[in-house]
Amino acid sequence: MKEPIIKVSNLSHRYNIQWAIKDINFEFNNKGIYGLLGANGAGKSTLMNIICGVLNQTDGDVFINGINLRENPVQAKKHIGFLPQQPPLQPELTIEEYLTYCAYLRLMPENTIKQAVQEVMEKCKISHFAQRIIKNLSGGYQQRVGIAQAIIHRPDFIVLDEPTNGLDPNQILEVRSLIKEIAEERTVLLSTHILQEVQALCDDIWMINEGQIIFSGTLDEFDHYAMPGLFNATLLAAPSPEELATVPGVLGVEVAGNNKYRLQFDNNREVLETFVKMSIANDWRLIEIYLEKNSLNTVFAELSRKKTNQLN
Ligand SMILES: Nc1ncnc2c1ncn2[C@@H]1O[C@H](COP(=O)(O)OP(=O)(O)OP(=O)(O)O)[C@@H](O)[C@H]1O
Repeated sequence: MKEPIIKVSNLSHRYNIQWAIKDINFEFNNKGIYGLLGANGAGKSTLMNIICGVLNQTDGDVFINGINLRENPVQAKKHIGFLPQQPPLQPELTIEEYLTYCAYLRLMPENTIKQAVQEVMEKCKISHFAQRIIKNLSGGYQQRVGIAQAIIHRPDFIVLDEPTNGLDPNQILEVRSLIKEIAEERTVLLSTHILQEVQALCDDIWMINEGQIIFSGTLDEFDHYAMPGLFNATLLAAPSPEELATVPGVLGVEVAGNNKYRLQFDNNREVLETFVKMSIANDWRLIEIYLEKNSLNTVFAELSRKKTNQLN
């Protein structure tokens, strides 16, 4: 039977007396992007550092393609690429020099290095800057170099810790599209505290709060599990709120003033279509409708509450 690409079992870590993560279990078997979502201080970096063999856990095990990371770190690390929160760049080197240096650090056979460096620069679209000194690159390009060093040795599992942190909106879009490309052939674990980032990139989500996983599932399951959805509608000839509440799937109606209504629904987006059809049929004069995104803090509060209820 094929081993999972990564398996984490009963993983816990303590700094001094404080537990940063507690009894974490999961495994990934497929290619694609897995999102680890958590607020600042939730334990993401601790978990990622352990998974990549940068930090030794207090308890539990990490297996990469069936290899125990603690017992066999050199073998296991051949399968892992890591971009930490602070990319480990050498600012005085050119891109080509730096990636060559990384390939040596990764113990790649010498006769394969030149080609691997060229290939990874092409993949990350930095070949035209091969001779540029890294410190003179923009933040977005530096992050591409960070991703290039993570995949130079062709690992099948990549860990990216907050890869779009500190980038401007255009750079964020470019780096996200590069991450999507590299995940076509590999398994990527991406940590972020930005809900929209997992929504834009990830197929599956793990949410971590105070060192514990409080949700795991697909993006769709997350949308349904997290909490009721909200949408806003502006109706110039609205019926009574009681009548709006009878639209199938609508759970509650709040009158927001200025012909605006805030409606709670069961997270099935067909409600929006039904609502638009009914407003046309009944001439409610709908001029605006949009989904309201839950803030990460609201989602965390709700998920933590659900988790506590399950435990009690
Ligand atoms: N070296 C350390 N010594 C002591 N405590 C630490 C250390 N590193 C992290 N912590 C604590 O462990 C907890 C988890 O931190 P961690 O950095 O893993 O969270 P995070 O989710 O990555 O947050 P951020 O996004 O802010 O980096 C926090 O309470 C943090 O203060």
